[in-house]
Amino acid sequence: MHPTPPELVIEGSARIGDTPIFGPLRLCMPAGRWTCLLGPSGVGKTTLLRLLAGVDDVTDFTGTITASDGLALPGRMALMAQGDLLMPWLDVLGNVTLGARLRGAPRDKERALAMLNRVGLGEHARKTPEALSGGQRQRVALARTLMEDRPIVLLDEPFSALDARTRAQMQDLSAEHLMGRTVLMVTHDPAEAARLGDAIHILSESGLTDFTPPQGAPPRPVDDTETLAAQGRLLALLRAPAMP
Ligand SMILES: Nc1ncnc2c1ncn2[C@@H]1O[C@H](COP(=O)(O)OP(=O)(O)OP(=O)(O)O)[C@@H](O)[C@H]1O
Repeated sequence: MHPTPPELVIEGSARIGDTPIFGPLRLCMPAGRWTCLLGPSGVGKTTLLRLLAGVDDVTDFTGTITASDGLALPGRMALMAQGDLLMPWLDVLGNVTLGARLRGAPRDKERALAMLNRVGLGEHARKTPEALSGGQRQRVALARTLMEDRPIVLLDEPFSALDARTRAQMQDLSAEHLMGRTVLMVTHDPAEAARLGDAIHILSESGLTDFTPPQGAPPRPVDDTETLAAQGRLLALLRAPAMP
């Protein structure tokens, strides 16, 4: 039984040296829900994700990151970074079980192989990452993240390298596996946000804008009328000129 995932709130501003990156802002990620963050390139989405994950040692962050249960965050999060960060000397199976290996825990080979089958890479378990395509590598990274089985999951453009069909399949798989977890996903794809978001926000130079997601539980059907309309409205917002 998993402990109930907490609500997460990040509140504050970030700069690198003299350059402001984002904020002041307040982003709330509801407990057990999927939050999507969109916005133009370079606006600070990855920085925000990395700050939450506690892996950013470049950015000066002034503010607070809090979990509603008051417990510390380290050890409760999985981060799928923008690059796949696969270890070139490990095979696919070794990469998917890397978390267990780093923790000195026994690796669950059977579960890892089942996960690889779910991401369509069962045949590739013994290959090294260099023998895979970009989309296959991204699915290995996804499998590794899902294997971690954490209550809080941070995803940075997790499906960006996938073809449309595989992307929809991996969205469905991730929604199934991460149901009830507190998820923050950075994406450039309005369709993806409209399908998966319980909450949707746009980060721009002028701050955070909330966007009302379509009704219905994610993952919403790709051809759902309301979801398609939300996708269109999101794209229009993303194309609007930045506020001065
Ligand atoms: N190590 C670094 N040193 C200096 N500046 C950095 C560093 N990493 C990121 N930046 C700057 O911080 C800003 C925010 O970067 P970040 O990667 O968070 O943007 P993003 O919104 O995720 O962009 P994208 O959508 O292109 O991934 C950018 O202007 C970037 O140039």
